[in-house]
This record gives sequence, C-alpha cells and structure tokens, in this order.
Amino acid sequence: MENIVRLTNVSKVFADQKAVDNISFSINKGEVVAILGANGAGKTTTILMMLGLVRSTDGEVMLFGTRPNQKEVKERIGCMLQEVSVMDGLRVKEIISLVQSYYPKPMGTADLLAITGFEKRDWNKRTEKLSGGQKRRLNFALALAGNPDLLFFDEPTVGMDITARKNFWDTVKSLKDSGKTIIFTTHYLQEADEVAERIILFNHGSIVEDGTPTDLKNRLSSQRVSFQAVENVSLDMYRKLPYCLEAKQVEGRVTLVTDDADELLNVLIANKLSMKQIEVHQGKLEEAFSELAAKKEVM
Ligand SMILES: Nc1ncnc2c1ncn2[C@@H]1O[C@H](COP(=O)(O)OP(=O)(O)OP(=O)(O)O)[C@@H](O)[C@H]1O
Repeated sequence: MENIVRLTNVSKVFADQKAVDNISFSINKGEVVAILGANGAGKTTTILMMLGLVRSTDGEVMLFGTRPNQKEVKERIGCMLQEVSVMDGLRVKEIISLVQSYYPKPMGTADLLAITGFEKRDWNKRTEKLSGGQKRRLNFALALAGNPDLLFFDEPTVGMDITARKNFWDTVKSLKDSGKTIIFTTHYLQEADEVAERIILFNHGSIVEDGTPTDLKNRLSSQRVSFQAVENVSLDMYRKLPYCLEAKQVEGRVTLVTDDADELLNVLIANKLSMKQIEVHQGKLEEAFSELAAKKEVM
C-alpha cells in the first residue's frame, strides 16, 4: 500500500496558542479521510501544514515521501480551502487554463467541465460575476485542474444547496474510484459518515479517535435491539440479561439498549425468548459525538 501522507509528532504553536499538539497519523493511497472536530480544534492548521502553507513548530510532515513544499509534491496535490477567493478580471476559462499550465499533466478542460458540473455558458463569465455557488464550483475546478493524486477539501459544502452537495460527494466518490486520495473536513457529520472510510477526530489540537465511521459508532454509541414481544416477559427480566443496558416497551414493542447487539441477540435466542420483527439499530455518529462530548468535551 503506497503511503501518501505521514505526520510524526507534529505540533504548531501560534504566538501563545498551541493549535496542534503532537499529532501522528499516516494516510495511504486511495483513502477518503474526514478530519472532524469542534471549531478551533486544529483541523485547518493541520491541512495547511500538509499543504506546506504553514510550517510545523515541531515534528515531521511528509507527503509522497518528501517535504510538502517541494515542487514534485505541489504538482501532485490540489486543494479547496475555506476562504473563497478567485482572481477578479479573468474569465473562468482563462483562470482555469492558467492553472492547468502550471502542471505537467493537467486534467483536460472537457473532463473538468463534466466533473465539476460547470455550465458551458458560465465558462466565459468573468469571475467577479459568479454567484457564491459558482465560485465554489470554480474553486473545485481549480483544485482538480492539475489532475492531482491527493486532494484537500476544507469544509467544501458550506453554502451549497442539497443538490449541489449531493453532486459534490458523488464526484468525490468517483475521484476515489479513479485512485485519488482525499482528505476533507466537515461539520456535517452525516457527510463524514456517508463518504469517509476513516475519521480522524481532533479535540483541542490532539487526535482523540481514528477509525472507520462504524468503529467510532460501535465504540462510542449504544446500539438497540427491538422486537415485538410474543410472550409477556417483564422488563426487569430483560434488564438482568448480560449485554442489556436498558429495556423499555412501547405498545408491545420492546427496545433493549446494548453495547453489543450481536451478543445480546445470542443471549435472547439462548434464553428461548420468542420475538417477532427483530430490528437492530446502530447508533448515529451524532450520538457517538455527544457521548464523546460528555467524556472529553469534544464538539
Ligand atoms: N494564523 C493564526 N494565528 C494565530 N492563531 C491561529 C492562527 N490560525 C489558527 N489559529 C488558532 O489555532 C487554533 C486552531 O485553529 P484551526 O483553524 O486549525 O481550527 P479548526 O479546527 O480548523 O476550526 P474551524 O472548525 O473553526 O475551522 C484556534 O484556536 C485558532 O484561533
């Protein structure tokens, strides 16, 4: 597996503020990774260090086995940052062909149009005439113009409507399928849950969790097993079962809260409890985060 990003004991101090505190992680080719955390947790600073735009105070940041500020790295990365700023006075097609010209193997204009969903009639517009959504689309096109192997998106869907957001993430999935590595931040947890294969969770400059969305949900949130009770069994009986944390009943349907739904189902079956219409509900990422918030002051 080709290593694309490696951070080793990286810290960043701004004046008297420790923004990033001794973090380490590595990312392999083709991974789609979400960096999550509350405002000010250190996500953007970490991305800027990976882009070579901010120097770490301590530790080592390596991209493609070398320093991020090297030309051969810059030719392989693309980014869409939070601040939307594009050069005024140029037409969309001019700024795109300018950026394409910086790269040895840029993405073709037809592909860029198709991937970013730019309307051909907007291609001739001057950038200052673009709407907010069109400016974000232009930033997306500029991130892809060099046909990079590694893409960074810092809160890419802020200000996008629901359709634009869905199209954006569908595109990200197809970029992943074409072998690109993608790192993004978002405050929309559902996006991270649906798109990311891995979540790195920041809290006050440190990494507090690193795993798949399912890992995080299993580790941090409770699952529920619910069923239609066939026999009249008291809730206290369920509460005494191993792996059952809580039991409640609404209109004949029993819901058991558990930290291991598989084991609890085994126990229910071993106890020959008759059940109909069994459902297992996994916790949501929001619940996992609330649980962490209670424990570690995250989000
Ligand atoms: N250039 C800077 N100078 C001084 N302090 C900074 C600078 N950039 C970031 N910080 C501070 O570092 C901390 C981490 O900021 P960062 O922007 O990395 O957080 P974030 O997780 O991206 O937050 P958000 O979700 O709000 O974008 C914050 O306390 C912030 O005020």
